[in-house]
Amino acid sequence: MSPEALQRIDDALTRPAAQQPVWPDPQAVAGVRDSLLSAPPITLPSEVDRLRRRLAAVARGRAFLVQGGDCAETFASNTPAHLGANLRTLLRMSAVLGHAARLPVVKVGRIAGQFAKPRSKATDTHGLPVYRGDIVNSATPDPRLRVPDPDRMLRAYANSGAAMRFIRRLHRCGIAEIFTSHECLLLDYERTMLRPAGPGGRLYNLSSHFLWIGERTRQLDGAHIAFAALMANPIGIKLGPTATPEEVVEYLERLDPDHEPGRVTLITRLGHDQVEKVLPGIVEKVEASGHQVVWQCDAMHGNTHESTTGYKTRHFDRILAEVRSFFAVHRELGTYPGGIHLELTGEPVTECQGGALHVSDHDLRACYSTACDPRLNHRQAMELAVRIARILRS
Ligand SMILES: O=C[C@H](O)[C@H](O)COP(=O)(O)O
Ligand SMILES: C=C(OP(=O)(O)O)C(=O)O
Ligand SMILES: [Mn+2]
Repeated sequence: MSPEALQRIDDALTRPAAQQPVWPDPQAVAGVRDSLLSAPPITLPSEVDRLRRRLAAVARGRAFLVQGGDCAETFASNTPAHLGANLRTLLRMSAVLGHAARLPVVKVGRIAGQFAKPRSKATDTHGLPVYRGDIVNSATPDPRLRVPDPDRMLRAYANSGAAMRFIRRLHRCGIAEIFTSHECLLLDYERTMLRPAGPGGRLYNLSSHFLWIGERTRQLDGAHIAFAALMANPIGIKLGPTATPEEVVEYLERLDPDHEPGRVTLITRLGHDQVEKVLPGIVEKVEASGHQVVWQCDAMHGNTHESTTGYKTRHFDRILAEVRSFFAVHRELGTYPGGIHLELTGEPVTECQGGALHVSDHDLRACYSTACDPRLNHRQAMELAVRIARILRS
């Protein structure tokens, strides 16, 4: 890598970075980073470029984006059965939605690298340091296993590569074109996957195809936004209800200086009762700025609550309500609602309430296995797809 590129990376990473673990042994982290810097990356620049073209089509209203998967992948669940089940659900939803929209569907999994989690609190209910994803520490409530362990970055890399090989096999069999994505959160890992490519030597983050900046790390002058600005990959930004139109346009000035259609996906996750209040102002200001973004609705993260039985959950009706309001606002303003972003699994979990099987507060305990946030199960995801298909047709 050129000295200029290294300097630009260092400049970005000297900014304040939220949600990073405090590693007990900085030298061990440096050792892991060196190993990863010389390792073959997970994805290829040509694949990232293909996704850039696909997302440009979404931004122009010529394709629809379906993104979904686990909230948090785990090493233990990185099995053909689990990966296959999640991909099957994603593909079936995409088939329903593509048919309804009469458009090609760009399919992106939260997969092959979704191992880092931002958290609301530093400690959990046992008073232990919180679980931050398998790439950092263990979900097991044992103080020793909650200490951030840099070797986990090597395991995350190996697991991502294995999942990527599994996905590529589907691609080679001609079953489907599926892209990967995860939150660009753990900077000690993400920085090691930057590789210069192409005539201009642009930096590709080859830990994945698509990366997004989360709600808790989107500080305008923070390290995550500056780091994302260096990457050639398409970038998502999660926008919660406190996002202001001015702030959003400032993200676009920094992340999309060349006005590349689809370079940025604005992933609104506002909460079912906030969309009509917050989204119109953002859409109007972004449209006036001339940046051609992908508008995507994350119908999960603004709709989380605790059940009377003590489980973190989301109700199907609120998830659907957020999607409905998202489509309604875009229709009203004449902009294109480009896609959806969901936490889901093909496994028969009971983590979200409602749906045709009426999962209740008391049903949640039957099969609640998520490592972080509640996911739609296969039936709930398909039911949601059918309901969204009706909106697309109307
Ligand atoms: O996936 C998103 C966040 O990591 C998650 O919602 C935070 O969860 P917490 O509020 O339980 O920390
Ligand atoms: C952390 C996540 O979401 P958000 O940043 O929108 O809260 C997520 O997508 O799992
Ligand atoms: Mn989540």
